[in-house]
Amino acid sequence: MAPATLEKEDKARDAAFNKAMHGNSAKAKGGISAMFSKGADAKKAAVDEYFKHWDNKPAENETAEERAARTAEYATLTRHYYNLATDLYEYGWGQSFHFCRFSAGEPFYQAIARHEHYLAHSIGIKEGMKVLDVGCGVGGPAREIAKFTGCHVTGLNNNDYQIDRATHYAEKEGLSKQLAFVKGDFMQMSFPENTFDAVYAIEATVHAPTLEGIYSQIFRVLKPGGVFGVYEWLMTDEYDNNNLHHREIRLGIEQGDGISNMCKVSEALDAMHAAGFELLRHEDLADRDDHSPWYWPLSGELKYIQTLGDVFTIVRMTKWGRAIAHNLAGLLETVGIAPAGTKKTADSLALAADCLVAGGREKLFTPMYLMIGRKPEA
Ligand SMILES: CC(C)=CCC[C@@H](C)[C@H]1CC[C@H]2C3=C(CC[C@]12C)[C@@]1(C)CC[C@H](O)C[C@@H]1CC3
Repeated sequence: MAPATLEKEDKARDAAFNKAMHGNSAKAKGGISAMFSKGADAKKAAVDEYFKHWDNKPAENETAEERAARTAEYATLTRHYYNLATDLYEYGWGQSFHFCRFSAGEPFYQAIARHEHYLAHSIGIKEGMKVLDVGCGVGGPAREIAKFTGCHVTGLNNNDYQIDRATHYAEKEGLSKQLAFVKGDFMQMSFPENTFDAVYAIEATVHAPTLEGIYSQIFRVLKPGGVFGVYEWLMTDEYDNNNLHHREIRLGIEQGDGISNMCKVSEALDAMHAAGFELLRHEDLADRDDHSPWYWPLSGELKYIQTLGDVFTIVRMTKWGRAIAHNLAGLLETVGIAPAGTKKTADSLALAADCLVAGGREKLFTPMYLMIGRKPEA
C-alpha cells in the first residue's frame, strides 16, 4: 500500500477544542459524572465530524474513495472518536481500554491486568527501563506496567482529554515520577531516534492509516536491540472482502471503534518486516483454548456469568439492558440533561459490540494478535 499522507498537527487547535468540549470534566470521578458536563456545541461538532465518515455509507456499496477519505483524516477521526467514547468506556470498562483472555472464575479486572503483565513480561520490561506506550488511553495499562515492573512509562496519545485523565489518575495514585503523558500523533513522533529501551502498544495502532507507517515510527524511536510488543486488532486471513457479511462486520467494527483502515494478519506481519523488525514471535492469542472467549463481556449471554460482578456486565448488554440504557440516554438528551449525540454514540458502540462479538465468534477478527519484534543491533 502507498504510504499515507500525514495530517497536519495543530496542538493549539486541539487544546482549544478540548477545553470547549470537556471543560474541567477530566477531573471528574468517573465516566458518568464526566459525561454530563460537556460543552454542547463542541460535542455536536465532534459528532458531526466523526459520523460524516459513516452515516449513509453501507457496506454493500463501500467505495475505495470512502476508505481513502477516512484514512486521510485518520488523526481527526480517532481524536473525535475518543472525545465521544472515552467517558462511556470508563463507565462500562474501567481505565484499561482493551480486551483480554479469561481463565475459569477469573474476575474481570484481574484478567485485564494479567493481559498487561503478560505483554510486559513477553518483551522483557525491567526496573529502570525507559518504555513507550503507544496510544496510552487514560493510562490504565501504563500505571499497571509501571507498578508491576518498576520501569518508567511515557504514554503517547493524540487526544488531550485522555492525556488529562491519564495525568490526573497518575497524580492521584502517586505515580507521577514513573509516568509521563505526551500529546501527539503517533505517525509523526517527536521523540529523537533510539530513545526507548522497549515499546508496547495495546490495541491502539489499529487507528493508524498504515501499519507499516506506525511500526516504522516505533522502530525509529526504539534503541538498537530494544524490543517492541503489540496486541494488534486485525481481520484474520479467513476474512474475505468480497463477502458482504464479512465486510459488514469489518465496517461495523471500524465505525464503532474509530478505525479508518483495519488490515489482515498477513499485512501486519509484512508491515513488521518492512519496518525493519526481526520478528521474534507472532500468535493469535484468541486461538488459545481459554475458559471463556475474549468477547464474553459484550455478548449479553447469561451462560458466561461466573461471578456476582459479571451479572451487571452481561445484563447491560442484553436486548433489554440496552433498550433501557439507550432510551434513557435519548430521554436525558431530550430534556437537556445529557448533551446531544450521547444516544448516537451509545448506538454506535452497541454496533461495535455486535460486530466484535460476531467477528470473534466467526474467527474473522482478533483484538489480540501478539507480535514481538526486535530492532537489530547493527
Ligand atoms: C477501539 C479500540 C481499538 C480498543 C478499545 C477496546 C474496548 C475497550 C472497547 C471496544 C468496544 C467498547 C464498548 C464498551 C466499552 C469499551 C469497549 C469494550 C461498552 C461496554 C461501554 C458501555 C456501553 O454501554 C456499551 C459499550 C459497548 C462497546
